[in-house]
Amino acid sequence: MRKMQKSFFPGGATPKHGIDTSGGTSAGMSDSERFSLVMVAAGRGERAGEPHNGPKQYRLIGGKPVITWTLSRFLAHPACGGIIVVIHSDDQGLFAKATAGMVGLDRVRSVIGGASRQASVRAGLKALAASPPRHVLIHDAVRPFVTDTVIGGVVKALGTGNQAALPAVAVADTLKRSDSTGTVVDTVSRAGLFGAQTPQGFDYRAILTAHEQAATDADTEFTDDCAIAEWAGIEVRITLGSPLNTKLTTAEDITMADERLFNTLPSETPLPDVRTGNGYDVHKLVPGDHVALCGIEIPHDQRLDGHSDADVALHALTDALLATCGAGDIGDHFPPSDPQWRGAASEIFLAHAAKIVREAGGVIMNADVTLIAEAPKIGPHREAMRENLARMLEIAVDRCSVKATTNETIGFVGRREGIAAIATATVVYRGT
Ligand SMILES: Nc1ccn([C@@H]2O[C@H](COP(=O)(O)OP(=O)(O)OP(=O)(O)O)[C@@H](O)[C@H]2O)c(=O)n1
Ligand SMILES: C[C@](O)(CO)[C@H](O)COP(=O)(O)O
Repeated sequence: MRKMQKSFFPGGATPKHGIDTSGGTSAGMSDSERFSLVMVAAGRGERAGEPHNGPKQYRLIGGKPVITWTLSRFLAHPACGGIIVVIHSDDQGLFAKATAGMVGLDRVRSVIGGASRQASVRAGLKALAASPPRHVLIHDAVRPFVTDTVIGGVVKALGTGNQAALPAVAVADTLKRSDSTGTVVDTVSRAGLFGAQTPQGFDYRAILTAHEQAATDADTEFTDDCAIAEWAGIEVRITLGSPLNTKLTTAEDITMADERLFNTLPSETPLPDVRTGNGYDVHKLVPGDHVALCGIEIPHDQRLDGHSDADVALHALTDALLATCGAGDIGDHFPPSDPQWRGAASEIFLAHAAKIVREAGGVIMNADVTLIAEAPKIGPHREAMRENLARMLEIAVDRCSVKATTNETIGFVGRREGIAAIATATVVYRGT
């Protein structure tokens, strides 16, 4: 069937200043601004190709089906009442999956569409007939980026007495006409030309009647509902469309939509589960002959006193790792009161924490330790310490960092009464 291509302004008469550019807001919305919605989602998406990927309205963008994004926009709109989603009879499972768990589903009903967009819209409009709304908006499920301002502009135009409202964007590109070989034959004036968007808004009874008449009397297939209103002699008011409100028509549109949503990271988008834990420990210095730090025994005239071998670095790092999966702290797993840990090598604790992390699905990305000590000097042992951490954690050395600082002779560390350590662990968790 021939598709009708009609200017929205016969005679090219409507100037730029004839558009209602005020948009709309939900504040102070009156009853006349409330609307029901018909969302058409029964197409097969032939121009998007790749049939094995399924209809485009169920393709994932930003981690969710296109239709889920679109529906959310209207469910969240304060003036939106009942919603009819027109779906294909083959897509009932896809629709149920795409909408599972959405808030406000009690306001949503699905009906089966037809072979053309026009037939699908008609099915949606008829589904509202038992309880007819005053105003209806008709929207493509494949326009997921519709904004509140665009919806508000349409709603406002209806609320101020217009029978039909069309969000549209003035054509910005120079327009060419070509012959069948792809050779340009003409440059077409773009004056008064607009790209039509959805949601298009109508007086419900007027558009239902127009659709029913068009189905029986018109010899054309209309590509949008305002064209049917024009055909029926209903005046259409242009409101402010948005370049953001794109229709996903081709495979490239879907790819670009996915990138757009990924960049904005909506709350529902699955994000890499990166977790950071920190740990702190301090032990007293008492007379002795060496200290154990990061598992390295450094000759010294003092030793660290306390739990196990009192390796503050490994204790702090053990706590940091446990923190990334909420697994408590070192004392929960190795109570200081338990005699079996007296004098134990702290490597046991770190290895145990790393095992807990891995069993929870974690991949250790980085371990960073800062030692705070006046003496002994850490610098000469730093590389050995890093290698020790890498071995214990079974990760690359460049993912292990050891730093040291003095406490500038102040406080208990400055008076050489103890050594402190702080540690940070970064872990990425899979499948959570
Ligand atoms: N028989 C149809 C055809 C289209 N639509 C819906 O109308 C909107 C706009 O149509 P379009 O982008 O043309 O979608 P498709 O018809 O799916 O695409 P194509 O023309 O490439 O097959 C889409 O939400 C689509 O699902 C519909 O409900 N029923
Ligand atoms: C209704 C519409 O989105 C307005 O731009 C569009 O006409 C429908 O899509 P189609 O690609 O023209 O079928």
